Order: sequence, then structure tokens, then C-alpha cells
Amino acid sequence: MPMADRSTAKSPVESAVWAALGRVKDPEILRPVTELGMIDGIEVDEAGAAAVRLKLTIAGCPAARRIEADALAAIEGAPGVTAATIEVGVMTPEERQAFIERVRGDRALRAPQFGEDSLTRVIAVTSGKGGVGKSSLTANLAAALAAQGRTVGLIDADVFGFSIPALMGLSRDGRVEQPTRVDDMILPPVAHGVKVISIGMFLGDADPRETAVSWRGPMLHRTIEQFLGDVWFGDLDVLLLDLPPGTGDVAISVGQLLPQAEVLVVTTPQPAAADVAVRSALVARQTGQRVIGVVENMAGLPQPDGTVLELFGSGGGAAVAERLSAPEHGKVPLLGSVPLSPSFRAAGDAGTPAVLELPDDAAARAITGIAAALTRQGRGLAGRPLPLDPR
Ligand SMILES: Nc1ncnc2c1ncn2[C@@H]1O[C@H](COP(=O)(O)OP(=O)(O)OP(=O)(O)O)[C@@H](O)[C@H]1O
Repeated sequence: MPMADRSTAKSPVESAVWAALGRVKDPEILRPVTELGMIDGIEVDEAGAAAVRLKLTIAGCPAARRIEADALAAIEGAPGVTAATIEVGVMTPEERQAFIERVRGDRALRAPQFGEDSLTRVIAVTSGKGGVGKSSLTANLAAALAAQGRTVGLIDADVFGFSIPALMGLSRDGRVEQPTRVDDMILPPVAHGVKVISIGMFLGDADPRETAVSWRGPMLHRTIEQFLGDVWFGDLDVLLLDLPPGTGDVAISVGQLLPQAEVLVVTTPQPAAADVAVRSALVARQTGQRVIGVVENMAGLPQPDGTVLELFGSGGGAAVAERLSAPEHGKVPLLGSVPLSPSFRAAGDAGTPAVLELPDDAAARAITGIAAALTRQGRGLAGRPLPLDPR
């Protein structure tokens, strides 16, 4: 039977069901199921009982239950429908190919996905030292940008210390949500409005808490290449990459594969952290990437008596920004200073980005401000001075 289209939805109630299904989005592709050829037929009898045949790409794909539940709710809510049933089937290989073509559109011919002609702004988040809060910051920036209406992708390129799935709520009790594979196309899971991919999603049944990735350069390079090629992100406004700390193979691969990427440097206020942070930015520059700003994390911890405890000293962020500014590169701004916050840490542990869950938390407010500053900065304006968001 041919896939349903508008012409097959004839009666007013069938049209209403079609329209209602047009508001149901595939949770991974974020496009209506009606546009993706997933509705195989709509029948409504005289009593208003609607029977819909839904076709999924593969049986038991992670998004299947959600699509089915959302579709059922939509049909039940359609005007004139008195009862609703859904029959779920699986696409034939030909239908799956048509599905892939619909999803990829013109882009099928274009490779790589984030090449020179791409309109996506690519921002790699780097740090010198580990543990400065780079992943927490990247996850929250991604969620904040998505909440501000951007279409956002997030690649966890911190291959050895991947923590993005947990921070985005995609990892529970040692199980990480798996991407859906449709033939050679990998669809990233969506969390908090962000399309997320991580090496932690490719470990099979292994518990990511107990599994170490110990790859050398070529394997790391191929993995990053696959993330950029085989993983289908669709049209993104912003792609964030969480890099491993320091100046290793992944940073160099990202520089080679995404020379147009912009780089955001995270450091702590500790002056001793500045040297390594500066070094990681210089490696990025050597591969042609531009440093668009510095974020200072783990700044002062506000005390109940109103004083601020500067656990990690002060001035590190400004020092790194100053040292990276140079006549040939322009001024590198300090985009914000994120205070230490126990509730920010707890929100990360719970997989709920603080920018969404605790918007009034001081750390969350600072990151929301940084996301807004990045948006104001726009693409390709590296080196121009930015107003600091005082929130
Ligand atoms: N502003 C903050 N206030 C309180 N805790 C924070 C803050 N930023 C980060 N943390 C906590 O610090 C720890 C390290 O953070 P995170 O894992 O994001 O660092 P990282 O730089 O990505 O580390 P690595 O690159 O070594 O994996 C986490 O437990 C996180 O919850």
C-alpha cells in the first residue's frame, strides 16, 4: 500500500486526523511524521472511529514508543474522532531509502556535513586542565541556546572522559540512550532540545561507568570523522563540541576536520591554570581555528554572610583573555565568569541542565548570559570586543 498523503485523507475527519498527525514530530529528526512518510494509511468509519497505520524505520527504535503515544494522543484529539487505534509496522527497505532521502534532502550530495559551505556555527569548547567544568559548561550552553530557540547539536568529543550523556540526562544506571540507525544514517538522541552524540553511545551493552576507551590517534580521528559524517544532525544553527582537556590528538583532528570551528576556552580563576589554557588555545590557532572568547568557571562561592569565598583565587579568566589577545588576532573577550554553585553541580549530576531547571541559580544565570553573548556575537566575528553580560 502506498504511503498516505493529503490526497488519501478524504473525509473531513480524515483530514482532521492528518492535520493532527502533522503536529507529531519524530523526536530524533524533529520533523512531522506526515512529512517523513511514516503514515501508511488513515481510515475513519461512520461512527468516527479512526484507525491509523504508522510505519517506523526499524522495529523497536528508541523513539518508537514516544511516536506511537504522541500520534495516538493527536488522533484522539482530532475533531470528530470518537475512538482511535494505531497499527505499527516497519518500513520496507525501499520505504526506508525514501525516508532517508526525505530526511537528507539536498544535503545527500553534500559532504562533509559541516564543511566550508555550511551555515552552522561550530564552537569547540576546550580547556587546558581537566576538571575545570568544561563539560558542564558545554551541556548547559547547548541547553541554553536550544531554549533561546536555536537548533543545536552537541558532540561529546571528550572520548576518554565522556560525561555529556549523563549531564544531558541520557544515561541512567549505567545505560546510555542509543542512537537510532537507519541503514547507514545514525540519528542522535535528543535531550532538552539538543541533538547529542557521544562515544558513550557506542559501547554496546557495556556499562559506561566501567568501560574505558583507550584508542590511539587514528581511531580517534575516524571516530570524530564518523560523528561529523554518518551522524545526521540536519540543519543546525550551532554545533558545540566538548573536547578533551589539553592539546591531544582529538583537538588536532577537530582542527583538521573543522578548520572553520571557533574555539571557546574554559579556565578557572587560578592563575596557575592560565598557562595550560593558553596552550590549548594556541594549538587551536595553529590548526586555523579562531578563539572567540574565554569563560572563567568555578569563580567565587557566595557565602551566607554575603562575602564571596574565592576558593580558586581570582583573575584567571581575564589573564587568559588578555594573553590570547594580540594585534593579529584582535581582542579575545572574557565572555563571563561562572561562580561555584552546589546546586549547579547537583543539577548536572541529575542530568537536568541548571539553565533549564534552576534558571535563577547564579551559575545558571551566568551561562545563560554567555549563551546570549555568543548569539549576539554571531558567526565569524572573532576578535571583536563583546559587551560582557552583567547578569
Ligand atoms: N560552577 C560550578 N560549581 C560547582 N560545581 C561545578 C561547577 N562547574 C563544574 N562543577 C563540577 O565540577 C566537576 C567537574 O566538571 P566537568 O566534568 O564539567 O569538568 P571537565 O572540565 O569537563 O572535566 P574533564 O574535561 O576532565 O572531563 C563536576 O562534578 C561538576 O559538577
